[in-house]
Amino acid sequence: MVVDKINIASPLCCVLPMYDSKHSSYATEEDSNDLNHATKHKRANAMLMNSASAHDLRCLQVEKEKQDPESPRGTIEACLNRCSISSSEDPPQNKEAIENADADVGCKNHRASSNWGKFFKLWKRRSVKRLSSFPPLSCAPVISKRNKNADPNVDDLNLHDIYDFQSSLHSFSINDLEIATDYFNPENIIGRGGYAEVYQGILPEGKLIAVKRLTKGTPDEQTAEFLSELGIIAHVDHPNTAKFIGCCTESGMYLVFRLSPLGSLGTLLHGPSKDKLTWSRRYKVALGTADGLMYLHEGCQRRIIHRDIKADNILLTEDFQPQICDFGLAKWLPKQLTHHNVSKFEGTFGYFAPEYFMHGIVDEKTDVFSFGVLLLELITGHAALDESQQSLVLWARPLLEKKEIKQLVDPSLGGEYDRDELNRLTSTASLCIEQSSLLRPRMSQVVELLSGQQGFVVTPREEKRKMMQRTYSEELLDSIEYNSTRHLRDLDHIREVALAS
Ligand SMILES: Nc1ncnc2c1ncn2[C@@H]1O[C@H](COP(=O)(O)OP(=O)(O)OP(=O)(O)O)[C@@H](O)[C@H]1O
Repeated sequence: MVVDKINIASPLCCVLPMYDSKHSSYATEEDSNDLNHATKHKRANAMLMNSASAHDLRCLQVEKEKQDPESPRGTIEACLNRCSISSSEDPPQNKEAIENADADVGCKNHRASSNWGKFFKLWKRRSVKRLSSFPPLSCAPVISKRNKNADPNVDDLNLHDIYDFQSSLHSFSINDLEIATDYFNPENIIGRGGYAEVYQGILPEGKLIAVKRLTKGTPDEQTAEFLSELGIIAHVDHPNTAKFIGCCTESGMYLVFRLSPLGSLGTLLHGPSKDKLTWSRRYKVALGTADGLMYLHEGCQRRIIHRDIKADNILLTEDFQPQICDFGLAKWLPKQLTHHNVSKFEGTFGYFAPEYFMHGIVDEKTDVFSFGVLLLELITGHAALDESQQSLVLWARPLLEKKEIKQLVDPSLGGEYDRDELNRLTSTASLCIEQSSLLRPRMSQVVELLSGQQGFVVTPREEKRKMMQRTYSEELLDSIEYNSTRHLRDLDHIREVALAS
C-alpha cells in the first residue's frame, strides 16, 4: 500500500536518524569507537554545538545501518525494498530479486524475519475484517452496541493470520481496533504513559489485546516513536518480554500486544491489590524479569539496552509471569560499541544509574542498576521515588550495608517470606545498585545469584572486580570512585533537572 510505504520510509530516511527515536538526542550520539575515553563527553558536547557535523555523522550512520541486515533499520529497509519489488507486477524475471530481498533481510532470528515479511505484505493488503461476535468473557472490555451490526459472514484471507499470534504479525485496520476497543472508549483505558494511552480490547475470536495508541508529539514524532519501538519488539521473542501482535498506521500510530491481564507490576505493587503480591510471586517476578533482561543483553542478535526498566514496565500474566514491555527507549548496540552516549535524559527518575546521569553513558550496566532498584521495590514495597521525591536507593543502601534486612522488608507481607530467597534478593540488589558500574554484576550473573547458583557475593570486592568483564562505563567509573557526598550532590542535581523539566 503506497500510503503506508510513504509513511514509513520517509521518517526512516529523514525524520529518524536512528531507531532510538524517543530522544531528540540522536544528533549528539557518540558512536565512534576509537575515541579516547576522557574526550568522549567533551566531544559529545562539541557535537551539540555543531549540528551540521553531527547531522553528517548521523547520515553516515543511517546509511551504514541501512546496509546492515541485522539492524532494525536494515530489516525495515530490506522489507520495504521487498515490498516495492513485489508491489510491481512481479514479472517472472523479478522472482529472483524478490527471493534475494528475502534473503537480504538476513535476520538470524527466523521468526522475526518471517514476521517482518508477513507484516509488510499484510500491510500492503490491509485487512478489512469486521468483528463477528464477542464471547461473554468476564474480563472482556466494554463493547458498544454498535458492534451488534457487525456482519458475521464478512471474512477475508488475512483473518487467519490473527489466529496465531506466535507466528505472525498482523496489520490491523483502524476499524479493527475501533471495534475491538469500543471506539477507544475511555472506560477501556488500562494504562497511560508519557507517550501513549493503552486500551484493552478484544478480537473476534476472543483474544484479549492491549492497544497502545501513540498520543504525544507531532505526527513525525509519533512515527519516529512508533518505528523505534517496532524496530526492537519485532525482533524480541522471549517468555519474559511483552507479546507483540501487530500494528496499525491508519489515523495515527498503534501497537497491538497481547493483554497482560494483571496489568503492570507498578499498578499492583503500589495500588490497592498489593496483597496479591505474596513473597513467592515477588520472587518469581524478580527471577523472570532477570531472565528477560539477560535475554535482551546477552541472548539477542545484538545487545539490547532497555533503558527504562521499572515496575510500570513489567507486565504480569495471569500466573504472575513478568513480561518486560515499553521498548520505546531501547537501544540496539552494535557489537563493536562498548557503550552509547546520549545527552538528553530520558527514562524515569529514581532508576537512573549515576554514570547515565553524569556522563550520558548507556550500556548493560545502566539497566542492571535500574533492575537493582526494581528488586528493592519488590522487597520493600516502596516506590523508587516517594511522594516527597525521596530516593529508595538512598534509604535502602545504609540498611543493606548494615545488613538490617528485616527493616527493609515490606510490612504488608506480614513476615511471610522465605529467608534464603530474601537474602538472595537483598544481596543481589545491593550489588546491582553499586555506584561503580564495575562492581555491578552482568545480568547472567544476576540470574545465577538470584537462583542461588553463584557464590561470588561472599568473595572480597577485589575478587569480584576481577571476575566481571569491563565495559566502557566500568572503566570510566573505576577512576571516579564516587563517595557518598558526591552521590548526594548528584542526586540534588538530578532533582534540580527533574524540577526544571
Ligand atoms: N500488554 C499490556 N497489557 C496490559 N497492560 C498494558 C500492556 N501494555 C501496556 N500496559 C499498561 O499501559 C501502561 C503504559 O504502557 P507503556 O509503558 O508501553 O506506555 P509509554 O507511554 O511508552 O510509557 P512510558 O511513559 O513509561 O514510556 C503500562 O504501565 C501498563 O500499565
